[in-house]
Amino acid sequence: MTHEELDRLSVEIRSFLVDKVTRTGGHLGPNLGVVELTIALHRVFDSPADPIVFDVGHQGYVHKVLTGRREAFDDLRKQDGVSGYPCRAESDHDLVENSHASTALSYADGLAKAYQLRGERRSVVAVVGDGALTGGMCWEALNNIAAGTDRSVVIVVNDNGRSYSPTIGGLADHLATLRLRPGYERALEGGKRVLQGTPVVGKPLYTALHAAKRGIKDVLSPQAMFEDLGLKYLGPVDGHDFESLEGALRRAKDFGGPVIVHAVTRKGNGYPLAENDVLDQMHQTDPIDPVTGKPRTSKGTVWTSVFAEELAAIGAEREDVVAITAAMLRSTGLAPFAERFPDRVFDVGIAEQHAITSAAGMAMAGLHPVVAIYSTFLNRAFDQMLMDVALHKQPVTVVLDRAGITGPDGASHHGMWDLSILGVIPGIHIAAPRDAATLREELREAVAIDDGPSVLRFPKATVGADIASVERIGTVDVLRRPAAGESADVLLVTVGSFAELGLAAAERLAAQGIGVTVADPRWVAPVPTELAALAADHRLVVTVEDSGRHGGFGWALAALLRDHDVDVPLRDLGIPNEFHAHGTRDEVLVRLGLTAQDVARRVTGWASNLLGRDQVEAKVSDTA
Ligand SMILES: Cc1ncc(C[n+]2csc(CCOP(=O)(O)OP(=O)(O)O)c2C)c(N)n1
Ligand SMILES: CC(=O)[C@@H](O)[C@H](O)COP(=O)(O)O
Ligand SMILES: [Mg+2]
Repeated sequence: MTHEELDRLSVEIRSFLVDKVTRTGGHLGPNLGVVELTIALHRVFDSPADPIVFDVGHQGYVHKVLTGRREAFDDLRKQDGVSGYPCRAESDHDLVENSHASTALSYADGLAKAYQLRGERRSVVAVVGDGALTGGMCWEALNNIAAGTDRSVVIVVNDNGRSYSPTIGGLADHLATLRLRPGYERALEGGKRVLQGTPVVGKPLYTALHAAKRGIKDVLSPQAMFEDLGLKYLGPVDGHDFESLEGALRRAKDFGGPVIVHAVTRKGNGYPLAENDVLDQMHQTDPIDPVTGKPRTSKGTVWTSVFAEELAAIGAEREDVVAITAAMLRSTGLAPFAERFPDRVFDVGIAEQHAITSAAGMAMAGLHPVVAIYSTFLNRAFDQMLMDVALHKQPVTVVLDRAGITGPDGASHHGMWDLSILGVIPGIHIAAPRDAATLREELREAVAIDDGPSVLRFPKATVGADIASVERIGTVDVLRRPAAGESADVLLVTVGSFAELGLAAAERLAAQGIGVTVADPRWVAPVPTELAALAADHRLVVTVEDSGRHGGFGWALAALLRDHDVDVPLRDLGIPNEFHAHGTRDEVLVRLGLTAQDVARRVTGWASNLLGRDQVEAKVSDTA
């Protein structure tokens, strides 16, 4: 293709992305920034023989368009539609589905080692953003990749200077230095052309070339960091110019060893509403009007904003309270706190492990850090929670947004693991607020805990109306007692926002003559012992949680009942421990039977079996 044809193709893809993604929602900004880069990659390398691994994968839409999935974009991120991330089931061109950042270079190192061992001469390409590069795994991988001097690993740094907001830290500053001295490659090429035009040949030419290169490098492009690591560095190149891009990528491919191509791109490129979006250059957008940018649907109050407001209020009362984000300040609700207390908020980059352990350090020095993070991203900081915070009994509060089923971001984003993994930590306190009022209350209780880690979890959802309790027993709120004349048949224990679902199910059951008590533990770890006595007053206990069943709250309550010799059968409802494909949150919950109707149906089944046949051997948890 001529460069004119390539330019026309990139214009066509850009307008396609704007048209489709403003209808479906998705990562419009990141993908507008990699149109030329992705086209050039597919022109220079032979995917899938030369695998292209995208870090996070949210910038993989152009790759999908170029690999036969253009027609699928009307259903982008919709249930049974094309995923918003690479998806192995969709194409051989897709390898990595995990949307957790900073993994691409490790995959690349592994792929390259395997190809070398099998004698396969293939280039492995990893596209990693400047934000993802702030993640520790990248540096573990670079250390290994640099050792493989004869393995063709092409690391394309997609440097747009931003994660959501401008990327922070020394590395980001270094990349900016490189970015701000463009033209190193052009000057080098120019120097070569001049020298090659002279009668100088052989060793003198090589010596002159080397001197020119040294001089240009020292003046234009101090990229010692990468070269000191043993990595050839090419760049910075204009990530929107096909000639520069393809030239650098071809050199990288021919180099035959580990090489970094530093591509400077612009998030949202070519679409002013994204380019000029000061918050995050339309990193991710809900469905919007493509001309005005106005959202096509309106949202109610989300859990995040309740947290944001209450933390800022706490910050005004307690100057020891500080906030930490892993490159997601706004998404996790820390913006109001940051506006009021700019010196007490820390963005550590996409570095959740560092966030947790540095929080432990802050706590050791007398602060009370609040780490705001999505549930799914805390997975990678488990050891830091266990050994750096809990072992030392440090007062760190972790606020887990996006806990439970999240929806369109699919399997690697559902926050379904936190109760199972954190529940094993000695001394941990975990709260699951049921509404805005209890979020405020439990957040204050959490920052008052000074003998170990405290955790709060809430979903990616609008928050419902406050739900009053009829009685508080210890930390447990009883939300409903059986009505007059109803027997205390079932104790339904709901976790967090599922209180609303539990109350609706209880009314359905009452209509069938089954008496239900609904209780909200508020703090789900350690499991409140008051639940043992409450359970003993009923003939069946049912738990329902927006969390993985394996090792979830239901399992923990069953253990408590056993420890207290409460021999009442318990059934636990939650998210099956599988990887759940994308859809809206509600669609996925329906798929999983986590609705009031389904819960009522399940409880009716158990109740009629158990209550109708008292002598039936009670089973601890339904294996269904
Ligand atoms: C471990 C982890 N933490 C946080 C996120 C959320 N997240 C998704 S994309 C993104 C920013 C990525 O920035 P960069 O790598 O520069 O890519 P760009 O969006 O600029 O193309 C973040 C923080 C994530 N995917 N993984
Ligand atoms: C890739 C990325 O940015 C994810 O972290 C995800 O898109 C977050 O989406 P929400 O903030 O809408 O949950
Ligand atoms: Mg970036």
